[in-house]
This record gives sequence, structure tokens and C-alpha cells, in this order.
Amino acid sequence: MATTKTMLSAAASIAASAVIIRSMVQEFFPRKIRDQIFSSALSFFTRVSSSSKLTINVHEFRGNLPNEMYQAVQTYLSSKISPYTRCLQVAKQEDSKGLEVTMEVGETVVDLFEGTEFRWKLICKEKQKLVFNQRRKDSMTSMFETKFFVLSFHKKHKEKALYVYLPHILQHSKNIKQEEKRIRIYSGDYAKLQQGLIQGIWNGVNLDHPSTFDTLAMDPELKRSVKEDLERFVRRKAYYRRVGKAWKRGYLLYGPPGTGKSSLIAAIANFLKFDIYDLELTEIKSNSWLRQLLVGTANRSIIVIEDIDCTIDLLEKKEEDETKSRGRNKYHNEKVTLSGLLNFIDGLWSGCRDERIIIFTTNYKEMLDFALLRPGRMDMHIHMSYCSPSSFMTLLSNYHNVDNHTLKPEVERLLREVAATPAEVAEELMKSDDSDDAMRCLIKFLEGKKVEASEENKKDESMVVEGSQIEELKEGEVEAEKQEGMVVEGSEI
Ligand SMILES: Nc1ncnc2c1ncn2[C@@H]1O[C@H](COP(=O)(O)OP(=O)(O)OP(=O)(O)O)[C@@H](O)[C@H]1O
Ligand SMILES: [Mg+2]
Repeated sequence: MATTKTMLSAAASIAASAVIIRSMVQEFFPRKIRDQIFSSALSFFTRVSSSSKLTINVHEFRGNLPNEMYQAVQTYLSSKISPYTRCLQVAKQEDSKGLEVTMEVGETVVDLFEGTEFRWKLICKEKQKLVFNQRRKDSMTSMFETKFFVLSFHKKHKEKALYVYLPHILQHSKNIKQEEKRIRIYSGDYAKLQQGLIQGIWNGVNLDHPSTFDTLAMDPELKRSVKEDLERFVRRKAYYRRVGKAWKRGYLLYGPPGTGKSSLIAAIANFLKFDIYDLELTEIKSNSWLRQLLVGTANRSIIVIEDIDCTIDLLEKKEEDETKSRGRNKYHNEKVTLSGLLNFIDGLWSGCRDERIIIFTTNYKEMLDFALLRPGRMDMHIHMSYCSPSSFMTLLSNYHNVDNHTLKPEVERLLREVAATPAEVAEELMKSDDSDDAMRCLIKFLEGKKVEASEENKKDESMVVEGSQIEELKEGEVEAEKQEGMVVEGSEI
């Protein structure tokens, strides 16, 4: 402390002397010599005043590649405006949610981190570069700008700066970016795969799907357990490593059309801020395409295969085994096979990305091969079902902003009796801006559906009677056939 004071007072007296010297030398020396005297005095002054300081430069580029640390500092500092800051830069990109605020060149930001003062300054320098002109076959110098942040702090905090503060900035900016992240949905560029290309095989657009866990009408207990499962999954990086499992999780969403399977996928993506890769299995010509697509996806993403029962031949496994045993390789070059898909989910290749979620949807779970469904492949099976009174309350709040509404006994009874999908109920709720009117529409719809269902039931019952007659007839025929067979058998014997 005492040393610092002495230094500062020395520096101050030097500065004062500099002013006196300046007026003297201005009288007697030419400009060039005057500048030299001043710059020597200034560098001496700077050396004395900053001898206790350490500076770290963070350049925008390292070689030709952008420096991740520079980008992190830029993001981090945009949230830190100190009293020293006089000027900021503001920008807005078409697909960004808000304004991008960054530091202007020459500005200073002072950040107090765990009681230590860290001072940042953004510098921009012009540099010369020798550029070779291909056409003229000669080289010429061209000027370019290079930017860097200068971080200065007391020398004694060197360890803290390098091993605590800078890593903290990296993590912090990662979190900010994650929060601001726009979710993208990718579809495969199958034409490129057809041409044998391996780069740019996914095309992405922003996914602005409004579905969230709050807007999703589903059993509250099931919703809570899905959210908890997702949260547990993303925080278990070390756990997965320790137990020797690839860091991935599979979900099977099953249920009738219009019960919210696709909406749940969007809600999961919004909840985790994960991008979605939508795989159209019918477009994929071979297992090797499937592998290439898998390698082309990023970490922290969701791979979705919708209507899995329609996109893969569920009987093929048996056929495939038979084909293999006959020594042919027919299926490998024609389409994705079930075993190719199983490999994709949990074979060696599946470990090539981290924090991966795989979601299959189907209307008919019972049609799926058990191999697809076992834990480790589809870890959680989520049944999306018809609208219950509790899930209806979510829809009512979504569509009519009505909370704490006590459900009319009539609606509650109808919802329990009638199998109406959330999509159907939502459609009725949209018919009027007035919640009472909409409710009337819904009651009418549910009653109509109830009548329809009871008529269907009656039809089914008569079908069952007819069916059982047919069955009996068949049995009679079979009995006759059996007797004939016995005769034949008997005659053979
Ligand atoms: N559980 C739900 N919660 C909120 N809205 C829902 C729900 N289910 C359906 N909807 C509404 O119905 C529309 C269709 O639902 P969605 O596409 O998610 O159903 P799905 O189960 O994927 O159907 P399919 O089996 O035909 O693909 C949604 O856009 C949404 O408006
Ligand atoms: Mg769907």
C-alpha cells in the first residue's frame, strides 16, 4: 500500500514536472525533438504508475480463426456497464430476439468480481498486411483493423484472473448465449446424400413453435415427471461418464392423432433450448446415409422420427435375418433396416454426440418391435391421451385466459364420458372469443360425439354378434375340415 502511494505521488510529481518542462521545451526545441521528449516522459510515467498492474490481451482472432475468448468477453461485457462507460454500440440482427449491446472501441468497463477490480478496454489498431495479387503476380501492402480487449488488474490477482475470472466469463457467456438461443429445426438434404456429399446435409430454419410445458394439456403428474426426467438428464454429464453410458435418452410418445405428441416435442425443445433434427426415414436410402446424418448433427439436440410405425417395415427384421442367413445383402443397399435403426439409437455411432435426445412418435405402440422399445433405446414411454378435465383446464387457460375456473359439472361429466382429443377441444374453444359461447360450442360438440360413439357402439355390438356367427360358422367349417382331414389322415394311416 505504502509503495503504491509513493509511486503515485512520484508519478504525480513527474506529471507536474512534465507540464513545466513542456512549457520550457516548447520555447527552445523543434517539434520533432519535442515529441520525442514527451513520448519518453510519458512511457516513463506509464511504467511507474502501472508497475503493479498486469495486462492480458484478448485478440479477436487467433490466426485465421475467431478467438472464442474474445467473443465470450464481448458477450459478458455487454451486460456490464460501469460508470466509466460513455459510449455503447447497439445492433439488431433479423433473427435475433432483442438488441445487441456491445462496447465501443476506446471504451472502458470496470468489473468488480468477487471483490477484485478488473478493468477492460477495447482497442482497435490498424495493421499492415502483405497481400499477394494473383492477377498482377505481385504483392502489395494493405491495411486492416485488428481489435483486442485489454484486461488490467493488480499483479497479485494473476492466478485468480487466469483460473477463476476468465473461465467464469466463458461459462457466463455460454449461459447467456444459451438463454438467447433461437431454436432451429433441421431436415435432411437427401439430394446431397444422393450425390455422395457429406457436408451441409442438414438444412435448418428457426423454429418459432409456441408450445411449452405450460401450454401443453396433459396429465399434470405425467407432465411433472417428464420435466424432471429432462432436467435430471441434462445435469448428469459426469454420471453418464461414470457409469459408462453414452449421454443420450430416448422417449417414445404414443397416442391417438391430435393428442399433442408433436406439441410435446416442441415443448421439450423450447424447455431445453435444443435444436431439432427431423428424420424422414422413408427418404433415407441406406443405413450408411443414416450414419452420415447422425454424424452431421450437433450436440445438445433432439433427433425426431415421427410416425415410426409407418416409416419402417416392422416385419423386416425377420426377413432381414433370413436374407442374411441366405448370404445376401439385399436390404443394406435399399433402405434403412430395423437393425440399422437400432444401431443408430444405441450402437457405437450413437455415442458420437453428447447430450442427445431421440424421440419416436407413433399412433400404434403395439405395432412396434420390442427391440425398439426396450430401456436404453426408448427409456421413457409417454402416453398422450384424450382430454381429461384437468388437461382441459390448461386449454381453457390457453385459449380464454381463464384461470381458477371451476369446471361446469356438465363439461366435466362429458369430458370423462367422451374420448375427445385436445386438438378437437382446442378447435371448439377457438370458435368464439367469449368463453361462455365457446363452452356452449364445446358442450354441443361433446354431446354430438357422445351420440356418435353410442351409435358406433351399437354397430360394433351387432358386428360382434355377426362376427361371432361367422366365427361359429368358421369353426363349423374347420370342424368339418378337421373331420375330413382325420379321414384323410386315417386313410393315410
Ligand atoms: N396436449 C395438447 N396440449 C395443447 N394443445 C394440443 C394438445 N394436443 C393437441 N393440441 C393442439 O392440436 C394441434 C395438433 O396437435 P399435435 O400435432 O401435437 O398432435 P399429434 O399427437 O402430434 O398428432 P399426430 O399423431 O396426428 O401427429 C396442436 O397444434 C395443438 O394446437
Ligand atoms: Mg404429430
